[in-house]
Amino acid sequence: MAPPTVLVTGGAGYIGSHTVLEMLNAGYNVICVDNLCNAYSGGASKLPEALSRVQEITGKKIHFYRVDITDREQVRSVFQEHKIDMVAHFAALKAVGESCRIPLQYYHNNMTGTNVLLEAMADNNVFKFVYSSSATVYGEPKFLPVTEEHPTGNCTSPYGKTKYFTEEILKDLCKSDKRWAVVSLRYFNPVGAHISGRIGEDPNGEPNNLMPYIAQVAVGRRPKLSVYGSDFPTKDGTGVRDYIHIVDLAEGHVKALDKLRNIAETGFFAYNLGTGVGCSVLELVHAFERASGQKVTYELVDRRSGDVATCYADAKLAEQALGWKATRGIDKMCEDTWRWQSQNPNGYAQK
Ligand SMILES: NC(=O)c1ccc[n+]([C@@H]2O[C@H](COP(=O)([O-])OP(=O)(O)OC[C@H]3O[C@@H](n4cnc5c(N)ncnc54)[C@H](O)[C@@H]3O)[C@@H](O)[C@H]2O)c1
Ligand SMILES: CC(=O)N[C@H]1[C@@H](OP(=O)(O)OP(=O)(O)OC[C@H]2O[C@@H](n3ccc(=O)[nH]c3=O)[C@H](O)[C@@H]2O)O[C@H](CO)[C@H](O)[C@@H]1O
Repeated sequence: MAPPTVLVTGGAGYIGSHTVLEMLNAGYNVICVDNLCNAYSGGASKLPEALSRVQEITGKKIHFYRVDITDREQVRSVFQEHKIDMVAHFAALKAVGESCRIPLQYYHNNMTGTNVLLEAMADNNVFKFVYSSSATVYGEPKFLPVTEEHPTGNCTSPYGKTKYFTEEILKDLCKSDKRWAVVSLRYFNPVGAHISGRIGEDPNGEPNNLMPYIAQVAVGRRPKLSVYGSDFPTKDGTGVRDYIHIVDLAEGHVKALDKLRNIAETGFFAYNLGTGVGCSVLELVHAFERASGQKVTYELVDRRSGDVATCYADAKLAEQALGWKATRGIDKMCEDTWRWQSQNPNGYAQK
């Protein structure tokens, strides 16, 4: 039987590129679309730089189209060109602070983009869908660890709401038509890089998230890290999160695709992708110093608005239903981030 073909949206991004690599290694054919609004184009090569490196690592071919998923005609033309079996949907705008400043762009890109994609799927009889959701759908945790039964929807930012609203749309869609099989993966805090050091996280401008900030301080691109809050009710007063290695996360997607491919069951399924282990900001800083041999200068400052003290996953359901479990710990996350950051101090742009 021919291997299934998966359309990957946002495949040139951080999580998309790592997942494409694992999908190729698992034998899937991959068609990527991305509008490159948050990915490095790679100049002369027709492929975005991250995907060109994925091809180099795997020795396998990726079909790439520069497509904006809000553009109905562009999306339809990809379905006309290829016989698609499943879709993994990563494309989204994802900066929490920016989404509060330009909410309409976030709603258009993330919600309209998803609707256009789902309509094109239905028109082409494709009903298997893996969605990039987030722990942000849970809002402030009412209990820990956070299970999939935790209420969703109490999101504080337009970005978070696009993830929650999209899950609601997907649930309605599955109720309306029993052919749909949807897996929504709720990521906790993805960090790290592929072991090759060739692909990794390359944020535009000043990083919003902790791990890329630490890495840029360690490599000398930024003078110091601001630690947001040291008076939380946690082990050392700093925020506690569930960091998950990007390759574990990518493997979780392959397991989700395997499930959709092999099981006739349809409907909406949500799974947490996390480790179940909470790590504080200062623990991560010290682990990074050990892994890199570099000093990470930091300053304790006020809390960042909207931040919760502690959030970590109960990831048992993904283990039971998908046969997936995160295996890489904090030291490995730091070691792999450092290899990527030190070998590519300016990310994909070789300045
Ligand atoms: N990184 C995280 O910490 C995190 C956590 C939870 C959920 N997520 C979700 O995972 C997904 C991937 O995140 P990421 O960290 O890889 O982000 P990313 O920005 O690196 O990747 C997203 C990709 O989508 C592309 N894109 C955006 N809008 C598009 C559009 N309209 N048409 C085509 N391409 C478009 C961007 O150019 C980019 O390459 C997103 O849906 C994000 O919301 C990320
Ligand atoms: C409110 C918010 O933005 N939430 C997003 C952020 O979650 P998080 O806020 O969980 O991730 P993060 O990496 O921005 O922060 C992790 C921890 O580090 C702390 N910290 C972060 C940066 C920094 O420069 N200094 C510092 O101390 C922060 O207070 C928190 O305790 O990222 C996630 C992806 O990984 C999701 O996209 C969340 O929606």
